[in-house]
Parts: sequence; C-alpha cells; structure tokens
Amino acid sequence: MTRIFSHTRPIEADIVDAFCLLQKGFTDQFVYYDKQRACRYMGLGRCIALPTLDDAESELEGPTAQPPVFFSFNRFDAENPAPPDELFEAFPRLKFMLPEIVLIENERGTLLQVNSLGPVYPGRIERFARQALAAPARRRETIPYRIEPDSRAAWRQVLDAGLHAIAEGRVEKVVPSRRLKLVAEHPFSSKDLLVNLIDGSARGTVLLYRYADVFFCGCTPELLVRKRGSNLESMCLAGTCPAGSSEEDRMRLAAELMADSKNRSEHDYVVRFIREVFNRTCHDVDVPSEPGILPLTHVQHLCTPARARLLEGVDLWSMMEDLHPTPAVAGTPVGEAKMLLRRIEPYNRGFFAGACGYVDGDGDGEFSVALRTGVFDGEIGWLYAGCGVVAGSDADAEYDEIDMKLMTILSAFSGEDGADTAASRSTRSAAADEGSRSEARYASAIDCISGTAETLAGSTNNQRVEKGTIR
Ligand SMILES: C=C(O[C@H]1C=CC=C(C(=O)O)[C@@H]1O)C(=O)O
Repeated sequence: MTRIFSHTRPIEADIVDAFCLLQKGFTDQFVYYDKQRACRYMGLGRCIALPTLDDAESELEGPTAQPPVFFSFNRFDAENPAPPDELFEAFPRLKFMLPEIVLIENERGTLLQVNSLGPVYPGRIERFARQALAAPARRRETIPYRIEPDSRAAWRQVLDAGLHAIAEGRVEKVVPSRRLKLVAEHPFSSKDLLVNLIDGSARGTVLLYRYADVFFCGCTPELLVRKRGSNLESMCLAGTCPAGSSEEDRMRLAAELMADSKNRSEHDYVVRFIREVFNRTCHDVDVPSEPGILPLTHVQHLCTPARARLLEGVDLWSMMEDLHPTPAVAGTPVGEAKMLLRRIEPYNRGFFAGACGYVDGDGDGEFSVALRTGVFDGEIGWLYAGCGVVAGSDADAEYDEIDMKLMTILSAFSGEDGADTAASRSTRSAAADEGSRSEARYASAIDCISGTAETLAGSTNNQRVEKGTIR
C-alpha cells in the first residue's frame, strides 16, 4: 500500500501567474485547464507515479479536504509497434502521475496542494503559498515561426487508401491526420505557449505535459469523459465547418452543417458508439437524437452531449478505456480503423488524439481527447490535426478543413488575439479570430453540455485530516 500525504489549503493567488513563477524549478509539468469552468489543475514536479490507484491510500491534511490530483496522459494507440516521433519518445510510459505541487481552481475554491510520501513539512507549504501570492502578472509573447508545408499529393495518397478501405467494406469511416513541422525564430518555452492558449481566443481545455525539455500542449474542444460521483458525461463531436466572419455568416454555415448528410453521417458514427458504451456500463442514459452546434473560434462542430449514471463498480479509468478512441478520432469500426491508421499514416501519433486528463483520490476526474495539439522542443514543433473521412469525402476539402483546425494550436504563438505575423500569415486560411463574440457562443454551448457537472460539494473546514483509500 502506498501512503500519500496531501496537504491542501486555500490561496488567494492567480493560479496561472503562480504556475508561471513556480514552474522554473520543475522539469515535470502538467496542466488540465478548462477555460470555461472552474476545473483547473496545474501540477509541478513528480511526487510519485503509480500503475494503479487501487493500492494507494491518501491522508488529507490542511484546511481543505481535496483528494490528491493525479495526471494521466495517454497515447492515441499505445500498442502501435511503429516508433513514435522522436520528441514523443522522450516521454516515459506512466499511468498516474502525482505532482509535488498542484495549483487548483475547482468547486472547493482556489487551492494549493502539496503532496508527499511523508507528512508535509508546514514550512514548505507556506513557502510555496508565499511565492504564489507574490507572483507577478504574466505577459504574453508573440513567437514568430514558419511552417514547413506538407504535401497535398502525399495527403491524397493517405486519403485514397482510406477511401479504398471504405469501398472494400473494411471500414465505414476513418480519421486520418496530417503532421506539420513548425520552426520558430528562436527557442520558446512551454510557459509562453501555455499563457497564449489560456489568455488567447482558443476555446476548450488547455493541456500541457512537459517532461524535461520536451512538451506536449494544445487546446482541445473534445471532452471524452467526466465523472463526478456516479454522474458521467461525454461528448460526441464530429462534423466541421468554418466559424464564419460575422455572426450572420456563422449561423448560415452552422445551418448548412446541420443539413449536410456527409457531416451528419460522420457524426452519427460517434453518437452510436458512445450510446452503445454507455448502454453497457451505465443506466439513465441520455443521448439526444439530434446534434447541436459547438461554435469555436476557428471552426464549428456538430456536437451531441451524452449523460448517464455509472453502474456501481465501474470506475473512470475503465470508462476512459471503453470510450477511447471514439469514431471521432479513429473511425468505424474502431479496431479496424486503428489498424488502417497504423498502415496509412506515415508516423505514430504519440499523444495526439490520446486521452489526457486527471483523476483524484475519490476516483472523480475527467479526460479530454488531445486534439489541436503539438509536441515541442527548443525552436521546433510538430503539429497534428485530423478529419473524418467517409464514402464521398474529397481530399482537398479535408486538407483545407485540417488547416482550419490547425489554427487553434497556431494561436499559441500569438501574443495578441488576432496578431498576424508575416511568418504565420501564409499558413492561415479563411476563418477569422472572433474574440469575445465567440466567447459568449461557446459559453452557452458548453453550458448545455455540462449542466450536470456541479455535483461535488465544496467542503472546507479547519485543519481537517482525513484518511482514505484511493479509488
Ligand atoms: C480529429 C480531429 O477532430 C475531430 C473532432 C471534431 C471534428 C472532426 C471532424 O469533423 O472531422 C474530427 O472528428 C482533429 O481536430 O484533429
């Protein structure tokens, strides 16, 4: 049995500023930061990594009874025998990683958690709290870069192989991706991209996993699974159109997307899959028959929220494994589509489209699908994005759709919203940044998706010490 001591206390700091200050001393860094709701966890250092939470026991110390927060970043296809890109190779294969420090914003408040394998020395907690409080306001920096364009001809070959497999009846849908190399004018830090994603116009959940000098980050709109007690949520996300350059334009494009049979069929594969998984592992399953629209800064998606109550004995990890990958990132049937991707994609995706998130000591937590992401080191980065292909898909249209999706991770290089450096201009396509207008739209879409999330009661009382086995 591993014994973990978690001391948690409230702090009156801005957790992003505090993270930016404290991160200098830590090579391991973890972020799961929902821009829309107070579900924000920023971890530094590694206290311990565990293969399972079954053999861990936590002792909760300090004024706030917050169970320890473990991060978990998982590869898209962990069994793929092809070697991953060399930057991904740097990351160890660890399941549950508990940071030494976690800065938290959730329903319990703004918190500082210090984790240790022995009782936490109070002086250490106070030192981190003092530093967090004194953190200066962060600043955004624009990082000039160029993209080494990938070839449309190579993409057409990938797409032809996918369409051929569809024509032969081996798969009904497949979701191939493109990978692009980015070269910046000078080396940049994980902090710079993180701050631009958090403070910029990208919508969704910001992810970061840094190990030594290499880091993986991005901002994904796709929730894979969220668990609070027995309440479970997921999201069927597939089918894309541009964001549009005005509200009128956006609504017109959204209406066209809703009426488009190809996009609707791409979407329906995901709905059927998630409904089937939920019907097997849950009760009170609620998956509407009609999708809505999830408007983002650069694109819009067809989106169907999925809710259910978990059967007793089923945990978040097993739900994550049952749900991932969905047909939104692999295809249908999922196993056949994964095999096809191993064959037709000229690289191993690593964490791109993997399940990344956190689990706390009560067994609650969430995983998102790591879309709109890249892996970075020094002045180099590899960016990834994919698209759903069904019978009748057109290679050039899908290539352009991926360009639009790439704009989200490229926004991590802009110190100002709408900043358009000469270097980045050539890679940008039609969709424009929409700032606050799209913020409001996103808020309402996510509200409808996550309406049942606020189930954890905030409990804070003075110097409470709790023991518990981690589920
Ligand atoms: C695979 C990606 O997006 C998925 C999620 C939303 C819409 C998608 C689509 O319309 O193709 C994809 O299924 C990606 O962003 O790399």
